[in-house]
Amino acid sequence: MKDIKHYINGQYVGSASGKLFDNVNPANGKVISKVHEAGRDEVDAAVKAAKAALRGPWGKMTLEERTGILHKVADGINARFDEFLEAECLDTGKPKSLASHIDIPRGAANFKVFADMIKNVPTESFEMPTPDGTGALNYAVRRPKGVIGVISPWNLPLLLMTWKVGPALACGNTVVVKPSEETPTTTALLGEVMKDAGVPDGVFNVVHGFGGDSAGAFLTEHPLVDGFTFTGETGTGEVIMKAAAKGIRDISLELGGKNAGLVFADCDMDKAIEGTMRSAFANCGQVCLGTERVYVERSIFDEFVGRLKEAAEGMKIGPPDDAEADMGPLVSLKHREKVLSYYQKAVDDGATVVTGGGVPDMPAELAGGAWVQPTIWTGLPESSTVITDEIFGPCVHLCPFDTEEEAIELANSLPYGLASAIWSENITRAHRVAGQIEAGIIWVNSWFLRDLRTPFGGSKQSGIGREGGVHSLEFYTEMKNICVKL
Ligand SMILES: NC(=O)C1=CN([C@@H]2O[C@H](COP(=O)(O)OP(=O)(O)OC[C@H]3O[C@@H](n4cnc5c(N)ncnc54)[C@H](O)[C@@H]3O)[C@@H](O)[C@H]2O)C=CC1
Ligand SMILES: O=C(O)/C=C/C=C(\O)C(=O)O
Repeated sequence: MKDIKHYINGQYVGSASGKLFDNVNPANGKVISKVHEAGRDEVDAAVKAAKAALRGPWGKMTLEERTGILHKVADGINARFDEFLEAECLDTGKPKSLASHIDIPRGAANFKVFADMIKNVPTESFEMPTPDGTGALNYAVRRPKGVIGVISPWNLPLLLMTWKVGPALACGNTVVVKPSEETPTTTALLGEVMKDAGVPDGVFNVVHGFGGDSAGAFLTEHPLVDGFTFTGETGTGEVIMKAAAKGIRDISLELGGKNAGLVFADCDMDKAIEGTMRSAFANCGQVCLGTERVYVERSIFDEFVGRLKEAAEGMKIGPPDDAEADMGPLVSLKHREKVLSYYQKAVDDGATVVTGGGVPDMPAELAGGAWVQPTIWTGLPESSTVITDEIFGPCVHLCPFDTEEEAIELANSLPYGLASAIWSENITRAHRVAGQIEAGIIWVNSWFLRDLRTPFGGSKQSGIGREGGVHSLEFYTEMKNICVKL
């Protein structure tokens, strides 16, 4: 059976401890590969290699050379598209039809977009008078932050890891990546692409393992890491923030959400149903931007519930290779336990189960997989933990509202503030409501429509900082002002 090794200083290496853990295919419960678990020594070697590489050829390259290499990385992902696709779908169970349109193309785009952006972004300059009349010129330059610790999740493994690694490298940093223990394969494969593209040894490093008391914690505790970027649960973000405080290291955190969809009676119902289907069920509901609570204006509530139910019941659940499959399994049986516990809580709290609520019947060869039914509820009180907690499964609660003010209040009622989707053909209303929703990302009559130049991140407990476009460059560089007396 294949074993997945760390990628340190341009070489694939195993753990000195010999400790391995199972990488499981969530579509059938079978072990796909064995993964080396990094101890403190492997993490230390990776961080030191990354530190040294800052002073090596990488640190001396021209911008043209560096960004040229990143274009080759993107081309390398595209050249091995099918391999990345196969690996991502085996690790996550997601439909190939989804990963081939979103995950893998974005993996390549994340390198190209930021390579081009760093070449075109201006910095400031200010002329100033001086008492002797000769004046002075201030100008700012960007310099890499140093070694960036990248801790990435399992829901969009290649997409979210490269969303951080792409701009970090474009800005001249070096990285140590700790991919999720659930989905190590595409990050491991990226090492080969980096090597072939001419990325110098030590610039891109990967250590595998778990979070607390394992590779994740060893990385955040390492004093030579200059900054951390993390996507995942809010509680984990707090732990990483505490670790980063030691040594005053910078952080960028994209954390949990419990995003509201708002559907007004003046919406285009077809568009609202299609969009809500995606925002509730895409990637088996494992998208931080998803809408697990949707508020619908009372006059169209019954119609909306009926149409969403019909659409959800029309979805085909199946494995990655099934070209007809709309939805795969959850990432693991452990995660299914969490999701099913909320399915039970919903019933205990008095929900009407409109559809789903359990585990689907699957053929014998898939019976060991983490399958779960797409689920719609109505009738829960807003205090239920089903409404207040991020479940991260294919489920949505629908609740009626009567006024615009009430809808806004409901949307803003939780301590999260990542995203929201507003459905209304009255563009004046849509602007008015969008301006009042406490979230970092608002979609009007769409969902997950991504322009990589835009600020991306959450407010309240959904994160700190923004990535995307120039905001990524802000995080991954230090600005230095040079004042020249003329
Ligand atoms: N994109 C998102 O917003 C994601 C949200 N989640 C949420 O988190 C819940 C739990 O899923 P998990 O995989 O357990 O998320 P998590 O936040 O614990 O894991 C994400 C990453 O952080 C690492 N990690 C965990 N603890 C760490 C620590 N103490 N120090 C350093 N790194 C650490 C993990 O190994 C993984 O690479 C999900 O049910 C979902 O609600 C999970 C994954 C992605
Ligand atoms: O498009 C992106 O950059 C990110 C999308 C999704 C997430 O960040 C997530 O689910 O965590």
